[in-house]
Amino acid sequence: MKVLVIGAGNMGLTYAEAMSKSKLLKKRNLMILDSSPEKILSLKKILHFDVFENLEDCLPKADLIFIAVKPYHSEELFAKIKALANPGQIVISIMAGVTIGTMQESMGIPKVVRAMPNLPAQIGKGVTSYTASKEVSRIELLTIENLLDTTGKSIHVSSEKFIDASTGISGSGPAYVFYFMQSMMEAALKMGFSANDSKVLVSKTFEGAVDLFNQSDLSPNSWMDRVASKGGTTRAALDSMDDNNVKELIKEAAYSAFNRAVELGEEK
Ligand SMILES: NC(=O)C1=CN([C@@H]2O[C@H](COP(=O)(O)OP(=O)(O)OC[C@H]3O[C@@H](n4cnc5c(N)ncnc54)[C@H](O)[C@@H]3O)[C@@H](O)[C@H]2O)C=CC1
Ligand SMILES: O=C(O)[C@@H]1CCC=N1
Repeated sequence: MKVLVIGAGNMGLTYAEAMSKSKLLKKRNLMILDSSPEKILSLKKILHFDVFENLEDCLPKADLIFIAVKPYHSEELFAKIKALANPGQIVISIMAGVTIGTMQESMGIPKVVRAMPNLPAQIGKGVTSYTASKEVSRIELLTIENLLDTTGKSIHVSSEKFIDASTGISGSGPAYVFYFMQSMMEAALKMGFSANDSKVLVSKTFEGAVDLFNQSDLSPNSWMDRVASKGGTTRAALDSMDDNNVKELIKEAAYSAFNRAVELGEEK
């Protein structure tokens, strides 16, 4: 099986690196294409990839076409792919919003998988939701799931609605966590800690809390109760967050990302 990754940015390069180590791909069966000359130059230094500058040199050879360009670059790319593609090829797209129907129509390829990964894929700790058009067989889907699993955990969802929804939760989610971290680091700095101490205090707090959560069946609410003593410091902080409606605002933010994903699909 030959895989072509189109777009060697944050996510495309992450997937290319991870998939190239999969047992499903024999040596030198990973092709990679980018439109940026600087990117091509740096890719050529990575010896285990076959790097391409032109679609016509690589697309016809691919069994699986992995698309990782920004949604606003997709339309132009699809038109070029359509001129070279054959209907037996399979497309996997990780682009936010861009729908399976749009991709089938714009590339003339019926077999399309839509996936939504997240940035921790870079360290093998990503979570990817995915769904496929009915033309993709169960065996093909199993192969694709294996490839997606090279960057962490994947979950199959029943419809594209859940791809847009997981964009609002897990796809964009790491940025919400970084937002929280940044806020706490700014508070620590304001309290007088050095930049390094602020970083250690905050990152260890996040790491420890997530590890605790993962090692039990307790809900976040139950864990909050274990930290907060009646009339104590944590309660003061949690009350302040409740008074300021922080929980509702976070939910609203997740919905904004979800709605934006839907909107991106409608813009096509
Ligand atoms: N960054 C993230 O955390 C996540 C991103 N995504 C999705 O992944 C996709 C890629 O995002 P990033 O990797 O962050 O973007 P990026 O900007 O880092 O990478 C995109 C790459 O595509 C290349 N490119 C643009 N047009 C091209 C074309 N016609 N042919 C070949 N290469 C082309 C660019 O030169 C660039 O290297 C987006 O559609 C985004 O919605 C999904 C989940 C998480
Ligand atoms: O912000 C974006 O549009 C992409 C999709 C999920 C994470 N980054």
